[in-house]
Order: sequence, then C-alpha cells, then structure tokens
Amino acid sequence: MPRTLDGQITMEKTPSYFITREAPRSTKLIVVVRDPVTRAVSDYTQTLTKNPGLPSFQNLAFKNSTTGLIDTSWSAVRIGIYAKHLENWLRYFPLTQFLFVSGEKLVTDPAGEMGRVQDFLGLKRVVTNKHFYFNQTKGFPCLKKPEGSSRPRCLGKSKGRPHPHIPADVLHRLRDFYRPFNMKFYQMTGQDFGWD
Ligand SMILES: Nc1ncnc2c1ncn2[C@@H]1O[C@H](COP(=O)(O)OS(=O)(=O)O)[C@@H](OP(=O)(O)O)[C@H]1O
Repeated sequence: MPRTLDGQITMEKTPSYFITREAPRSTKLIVVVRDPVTRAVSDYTQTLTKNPGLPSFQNLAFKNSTTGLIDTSWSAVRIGIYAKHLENWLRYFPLTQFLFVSGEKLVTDPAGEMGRVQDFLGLKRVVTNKHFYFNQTKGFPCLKKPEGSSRPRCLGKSKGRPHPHIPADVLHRLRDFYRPFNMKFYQMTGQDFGWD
C-alpha cells in the first residue's frame, strides 16, 4: 500500500482482506457484500476460467452430496459466511468504522451506493447519477466519461461474466445453509440485504 500524505485518501480493495489476519487499525472499512449463493457461483466462475478442468460446483460445495453436508472449507463457500467473519472483525474494530455496500444495489443503483460511500468517507458527493449509464451489451452500469478520457468506461471482461448453470436443488441447499448466517449478519449490521 502506498504512503498516504495529508489530504489524501488511500484506497485498497480485494475480497480476501475481509478474511485475512493483518489489517491496519485506524482505517475505514468498506465491504461490498452480495447474496452469498451468487457470490459462491461467481467465485467458482472466476476459478473455472483459470482452471477449466475444475470439478463441478456441486462436487466442491458438498462434503457429501447425499446428506447435502456443505463443505465450509471451500473458500467460495466460506467467504460468504459474512456473520462469522464480521464477528472476528468486531473484536478489533467498532461497527462505526465499517460501511457495508450492497453488491446488488451497486448494479441497480450505482450512484445511490456511491453516495453512501462518499458520505462515509466524508467526501463531497462528486460522483452522482449523471456519471453512470446502463450498458445493454455489458448488462451492467458503466461510467459515462471518466476524468481525462473522452470515452465511456465499463469494467473489464472478468467482471460481469455469465455464470454456469447450477442445478436448482444445489442452489436451494446452499440458500438454506446461508439463511441463519444472513439473518445474523442483518442483525449485526442493522441492514437487511434482502437475500432471502
Ligand atoms: N458495473 C459493473 N460492471 C461489471 N460487474 C459489476 C458491476 N457492478 C458490480 N459488478 C459485479 O462485480 C463482480 C466482480 O467483482 P469482484 O469483487 O468479485 O471482483 S474481484 O474479486 O475483485 O475480482 C461481478 O461478478 P460476476 O457477475 O460474477 O462476474 C459483477 O456482478
């Protein structure tokens, strides 16, 4: 991470920070969370692109496919148990240092979520609705015209990839598995993300 000078804000992002041991103390923490079931499939999709010989999603998600026992040691599943990870974080950081951004709203209302981010960081609301448009081809919002560029800018090919088909009963079992953790997470954050 680069040194931060007076008047500057250093931003760093990766999902794995949420489950790692090392993290600076005096910092604001922004966590983008989406439905853990979709998150697991997204995670799997990303790994599948790098390793096409990967076993099926259901092979990795279940310890035992007959009993439906979920394999929580698989990181794609484990990361989505947000309440557990947040429990650890709250041992060291107060809830006020966190902002939880809805991954779903980031797609349906990017300006709204960015408004919350700017408020949380104590910044003027510079990024607003007028900076976004919905790109039909990409199927996601994109930036109209980033600073210093004359062209619109969407996120790269690796963001917003189509997901493989996962059997409905597999998704159903996973949804049942996450439900109590989701409820706990809503309670802890005071936000209902509407994943059920
Ligand atoms: N505007 C816009 N354009 C494209 N994609 C968008 C956008 N907003 C949110 N998303 C969602 O971001 C998901 C990928 O982000 P990740 O945080 O998983 O990426 S990474 O882990 O840092 O590689 C990615 O997940 P997948 O759909 O599974 O690819 C997207 O759903």
